[in-house]
Amino acid sequence: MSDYAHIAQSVLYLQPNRTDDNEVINQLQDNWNLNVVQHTDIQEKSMYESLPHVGLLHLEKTDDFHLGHLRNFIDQHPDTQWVALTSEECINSPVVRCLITESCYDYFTLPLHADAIQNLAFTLGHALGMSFLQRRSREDNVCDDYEMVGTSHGMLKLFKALRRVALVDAPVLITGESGTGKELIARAIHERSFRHAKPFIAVNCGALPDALVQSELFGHEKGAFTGAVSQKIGQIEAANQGTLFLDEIGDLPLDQQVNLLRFLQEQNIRRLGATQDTPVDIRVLAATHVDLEHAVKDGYFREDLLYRLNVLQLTPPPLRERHEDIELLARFFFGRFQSEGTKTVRGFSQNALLALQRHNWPGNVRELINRIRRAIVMCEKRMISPADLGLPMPSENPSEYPGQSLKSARESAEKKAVQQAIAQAAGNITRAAKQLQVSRITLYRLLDKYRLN
Ligand SMILES: Nc1ncnc2c1ncn2[C@@H]1O[C@H](COP(=O)(O)OP(=O)(O)OP(=O)(O)O)[C@@H](O)[C@H]1O
Repeated sequence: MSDYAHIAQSVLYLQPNRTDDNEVINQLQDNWNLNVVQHTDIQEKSMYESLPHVGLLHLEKTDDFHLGHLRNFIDQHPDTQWVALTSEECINSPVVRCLITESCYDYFTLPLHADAIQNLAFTLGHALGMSFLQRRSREDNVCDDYEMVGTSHGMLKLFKALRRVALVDAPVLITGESGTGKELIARAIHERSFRHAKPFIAVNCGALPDALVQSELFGHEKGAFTGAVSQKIGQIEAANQGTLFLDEIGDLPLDQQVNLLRFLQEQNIRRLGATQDTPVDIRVLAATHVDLEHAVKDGYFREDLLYRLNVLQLTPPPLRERHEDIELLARFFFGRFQSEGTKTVRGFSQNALLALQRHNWPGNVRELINRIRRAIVMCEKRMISPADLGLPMPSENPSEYPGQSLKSARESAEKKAVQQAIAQAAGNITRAAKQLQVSRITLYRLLDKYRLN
């Protein structure tokens, strides 16, 4: 029996309002396990734990605010295939159209007659098959060496975009602060692309000695210059059929930017001293921590090269903007490096976890890794302390957020206030909103922003 046969034919049916006499429900119930819930029920935490392979999304009389919630919910469950039910009137809304075209497998226009419901049943079957294939291919593509950790909204968005850009062959510009994972992203794109069995060549443009940049990148023929005793293949040619990752692209000297542009336009290179071009077939990914548009304005970077490289863009957020990832990453790297310390080290003290949250992380994930490796070695007790991490003991006063930007400190305080109000109101949104003196809609937005729903 195939794996497919083991999958329960379950469908989550998301409706604006619960309707008992729904014709669709009656007819589908024979062959499908229907779990009917209201749009507002997606606020329930349990909804995020496991979802069936297929969802039916009823999009009538849904305002943009709830559509935004639905969109977030759907984006967070990329393995579920959705079929939308909508009306002629709703389809006039750009938000509905965007939700359907970007996040749904198919859609049906209401009202549905008996034949259409039959077609809907077939479509759900196809969506189930597609979801199954998608999960399988994701498992095939998982590569532990390039595992990226993160459950924050920013990282989930990034993972989704990464999966999309991996499937095409266009250049990607990865921008972001140092240590945020730009090279890891480039490797993950390559591993998930059709070029994954071919070379991945990473070149740090900032580390190439000026005099050798051209021969390093493009190679040279024997006798091309004094000391060129044999022919040498350059880094670009070495990436043929695979992926070339140009790290710190902003540091490439202007004269070499022209050569790079020519290679990008023509997919040809000419080794130093050669009389003929060599055709190559390479996907180019580039990364920078400097603002290239500024560099263009200041005359350090060619505008035409920027356009060539910046077809798709990915930007990993800095660690201080994704507090919920800090503990997750800390535990992940603790597991990875635990064997470097004594056997007695078991984990992090509460103060250490608090100190990790309070720190501003100018060096991002790289700094976190260094601090954890150091702590594992330095720790003399069972639990890692703030001092082992090289961080100050967190202050008793929760209103102090040393080292954080004002924006980040404000957000931490806002999140805490929302958490406290929700806890005091025992989850009652109306009461919590009243206590915070904001509208229910604002409170829903805050719950969404801090992923407290
Ligand atoms: N989300 C993540 N999950 C797991 N490891 C991560 C993550 N992000 C970064 N890392 C790790 O952090 C370290 C720094 O990442 P990386 O070298 O990719 O950053 P970078 O942005 O390219 O830095 P730089 O701009 O300084 O070159 C690497 O060891 C990488 O594996």
